[in-house]
Formats: sequence, C-alpha cells, structure tokens
Amino acid sequence: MDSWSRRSFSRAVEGVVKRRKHVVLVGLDGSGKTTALMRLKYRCYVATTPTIGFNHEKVWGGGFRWSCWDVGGGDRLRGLWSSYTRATDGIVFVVDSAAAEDVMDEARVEISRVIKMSKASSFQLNIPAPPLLVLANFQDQSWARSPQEVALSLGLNESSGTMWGVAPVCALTGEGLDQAMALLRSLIDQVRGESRKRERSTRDRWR
Ligand SMILES: Nc1nc2c(ncn2[C@@H]2O[C@H](COP(=O)(O)OP(=O)(O)OP(=O)(O)O)[C@@H](O)[C@H]2O)c(=O)[nH]1
Ligand SMILES: [Mg+2]
Repeated sequence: MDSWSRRSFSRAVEGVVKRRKHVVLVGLDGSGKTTALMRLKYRCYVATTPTIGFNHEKVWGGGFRWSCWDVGGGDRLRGLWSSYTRATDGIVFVVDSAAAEDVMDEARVEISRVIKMSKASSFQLNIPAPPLLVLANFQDQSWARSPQEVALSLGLNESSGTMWGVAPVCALTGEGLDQAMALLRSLIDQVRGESRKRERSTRDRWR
C-alpha cells in the first residue's frame, strides 16, 4: 500500500471509529426532551414550545459526539417514534420524575412499547437491540423520584433483552446531562462488545 492509500485507509478507519453515535430522544410531552437537547447544543437554557414533528442537532455530551433526534411526545406523534428508534445506536427516554402517578403509568406503557418495537425491529435487521437510557428529569423538584424509584415505576426490572440505565438530570440547569451521555456511551459499547463476543463464539462453533 503506498503512503497515499495508507493515509486514506486510516482516515476511513478513523471515520468509522469516531462516527457520531445516532441517538433518539422520546418520552411523554412536557418531559423535557427539547430542553435537554438545547442544553447539550448551546450549553444554556433555551425556552421551548411543544415539538410538532422532530428536532435534529449535532451535539457534544459526556465527551462524545452525537447526532440527536428529538421526536415530539404528544399522543398523536408517538406513532412516529418507531421510525426513529429503528437501527439507532441508543434510545433516550425522558421522564418527568416529579410527575403524578397517572403520568408515570402512561410513561410505563409508552416505554414498554418502545422496548418491544425496538427489539422487534432489531431482530428483523439482525442487529443487537440498542440500549435504553432513561433520563430521570426534573430533579430540581424536591418531590422528584430517585433513579431507583423511576426504574421501579417504569417496570424496567421486568424488561429483558434490552440493556438499560437511569440517570438523574435537570435539563433546566443541565445538571447530570454530561454524566448521562457518558453512561449512554458505555451502554452502547457494552452492547457492541457483547454482540461481537456472540458472533465470535458462533463462528468458533462452526469451525
Ligand atoms: N423545573 C424543570 N422544568 C423543566 C425541566 N426540563 C424541562 N422543563 C420545562 O418543561 C417544559 C417542557 O419542556 P420541553 O423540553 O418542551 O418538553 P418536551 O419533552 O420537548 O415536550 P414535547 O415537545 O411536547 O414532546 C418547559 O417549560 C421546560 O422549561 C427540568 O428539569 N426542571
Ligand atoms: Mg419538544
């Protein structure tokens, strides 16, 4: 390989390795998805209006580059979520941790739908199911549920086949967002690692 091809080859490899991870933000309306996205993008509070459709931004978070899709959470928009969560690197489900019990019940129904849809489409595409990170938002409210309580309310302990995590955040101030994105990155790496391990052991079995 001459020096020019070697250089373009290593640039191509670098492109694959450093590719922005693709992430989708879903969750009930008013849970703070756009506020979180704007915080990551501009590092300050940006006033929002309900999202009709979606927003897309390239952002930095937790030391990594992300291509973020934020899809409106109004009940007529939730049918769109599946086209965004298909073949993504990670799913972020944003929750208002300070919400009333009936809102949490609604979030529980929606998150279980998201998990089911994402598992089904990953199975179809023969790729590992993307990890799910729950942003336990509104932590500035004194009555906000802890990450453990959010996991319990959403029934995450009962879901199998999807790697998940919960991160406490306040999108209003930006607190916890960088740690949350770093956690998402480590979940994505874990899913990739496990899938590579499975592929290797299947290959070895057929040798
Ligand atoms: N107190 C507090 N308010 C927040 C927080 N995050 C978002 N908000 C407020 O909650 C409201 C709704 O936030 P959005 O980011 O527009 O919610 P969304 O999830 O994008 O809603 P849709 O676009 O309708 O799906 C806004 O008034 C935000 O300022 C938070 O952590 N704490
Ligand atoms: Mg929005």
